[in-house]
Amino acid sequence: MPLDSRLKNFRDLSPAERVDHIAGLLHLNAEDTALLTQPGALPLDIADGMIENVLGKFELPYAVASNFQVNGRDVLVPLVVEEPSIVAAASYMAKLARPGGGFQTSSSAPLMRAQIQLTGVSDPHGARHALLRKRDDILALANSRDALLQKLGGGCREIEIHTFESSPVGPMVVLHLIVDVRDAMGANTVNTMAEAVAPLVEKTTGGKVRLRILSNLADLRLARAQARFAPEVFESAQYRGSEVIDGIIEAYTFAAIDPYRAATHNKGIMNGIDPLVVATGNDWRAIEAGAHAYAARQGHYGSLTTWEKDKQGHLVGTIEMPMALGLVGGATKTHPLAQLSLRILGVGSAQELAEIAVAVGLAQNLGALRALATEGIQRGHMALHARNIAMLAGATGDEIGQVVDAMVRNKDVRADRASALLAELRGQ
Ligand SMILES: CC(C)(COP(=O)([O-])OP(=O)([O-])OC[C@H]1O[C@@H](n2cnc3c(N)ncnc32)[C@H](O)[C@@H]1OP(=O)([O-])[O-])[C@@H](O)C(=O)NCCC(=O)NCCSC(=O)C[C@@](C)(O)CC(=O)[O-]
Ligand SMILES: NC(=O)C1=CN([C@@H]2O[C@H](COP(=O)(O)OP(=O)(O)OC[C@H]3O[C@@H](n4cnc5c(N)ncnc54)[C@H](OP(=O)(O)O)[C@@H]3O)[C@@H](O)[C@H]2O)C=CC1
Repeated sequence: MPLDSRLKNFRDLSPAERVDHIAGLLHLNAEDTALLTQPGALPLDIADGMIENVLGKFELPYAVASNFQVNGRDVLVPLVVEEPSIVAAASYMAKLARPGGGFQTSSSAPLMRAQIQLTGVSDPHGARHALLRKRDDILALANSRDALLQKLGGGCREIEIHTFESSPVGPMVVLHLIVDVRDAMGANTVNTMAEAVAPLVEKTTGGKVRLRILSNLADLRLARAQARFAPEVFESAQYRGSEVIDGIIEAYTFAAIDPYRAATHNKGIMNGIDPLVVATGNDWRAIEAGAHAYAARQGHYGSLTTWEKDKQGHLVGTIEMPMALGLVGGATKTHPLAQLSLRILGVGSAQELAEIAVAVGLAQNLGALRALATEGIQRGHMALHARNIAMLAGATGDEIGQVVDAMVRNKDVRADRASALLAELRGQ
């Protein structure tokens, strides 16, 4: 039976009960569930092999967002993050997207760029033409470094030459290798190719190659998502649906014209994307760098999403951004939980993963905009953050719920209030 990602009353279960429920839905085995329920999912010897000077491990909460439907397929989205209300907001907006068919997505081929910086050339245009004449040799040399990738249908596809006639260190020519990296994030793959072709680039131009490294502005590796919302889904006792839609479009417009707002707006998008990137063992710094560079590509830092109204007055949201995610390579295969995340997602390609990631980003953006354009962010966010505050004040077990309820009821979610309530509860 196909998965139904609407997890009814899931929030009311204990973590162990949630794992049982998901295991039943996705046919996870005991080894899989042990990764979530037992300590030590990442053995220390594996951690020690991943980075340098390891002392231990740092754990974060691992959750799933519910209700997601992507291209007609229900999917549970693993999210690893420290901030409250993100999982709730994503699940909520995915729920509101369902009547409109959920999220429709697409993506470009997984093309990455590697840059080879060439200095010491007095005739950058001449060097450009010389390199273009050598295109086939450069591609062949790059591809000779990764037979497996070629067998998988990937490989170096094209070169691009960017010329900078003047710079503080003289003219500069930058050769880009455009590489189809298939299901890898591709940094190591393209870096190896860039280093391999550097001597040929020097020989062809008489210049000096300096840097040979990928660009995180992965503007040829784009993932896109779209969703449509009828006004009724936003209707409530306090707000008319059409009013909410207008508020969301005004909020988006603010981000589109003002970089101070755009930074926060895009942070809200990354609230959804980064936790999925972490859950799948991918490089979140690379995704962040690509996102913000892409948001500034037109010389003005703007929004990664758009929100508009169609002829029927429905809200239409879109997102398009670089998404260099891998199913293989990096830590995706070393971290056992990263592999479990891929099984939960049921994705078969890096492109499919990238498309789900941007769908979550779009949902997360809407969650924030809907709250900001209506009641403000604090009620929903602080109600969920109240648990952290109560625990910080020392509440344990049943005390946590009691302190949270009292703070939320009085709209007063503060550490000193939590301490006072806890003291009252304990009769101190
Ligand atoms: C937080 C909500 C969802 C509450 O919203 P609510 O109306 O109180 O929620 P509800 O109790 O009516 O539940 C509605 C649905 O939300 C989900 N939900 C609700 N609660 C839970 C929970 N405990 N556990 C799991 N799921 C939950 C769940 O899907 C539920 O459906 P149901 O399961 O009932 O059919 C809402 O207020 C909201 O979406 N707020 C926005 C929160 C947000 O954006 N947080 C990000 C952090 S703020 C930030 O960093 C970014 C920002 C804001 O600056 C970006 C920007 O400025 O653009
Ligand atoms: N600026 C940045 O963002 C930088 C990031 N990094 C890091 O690089 C790592 C990612 O690099 P990446 O190249 O993805 O990792 P890896 O080199 O670990 O893995 C990629 C390799 O996996 C093999 N492979 C097996 N199956 C497939 C498949 N289906 N599709 C594609 N390749 C496959 C390929 O060939 P083969 O087996 O022949 O190798 C490929 O070269 C991350 O850890 C990242 O943090 C590194 C430098 C800079």
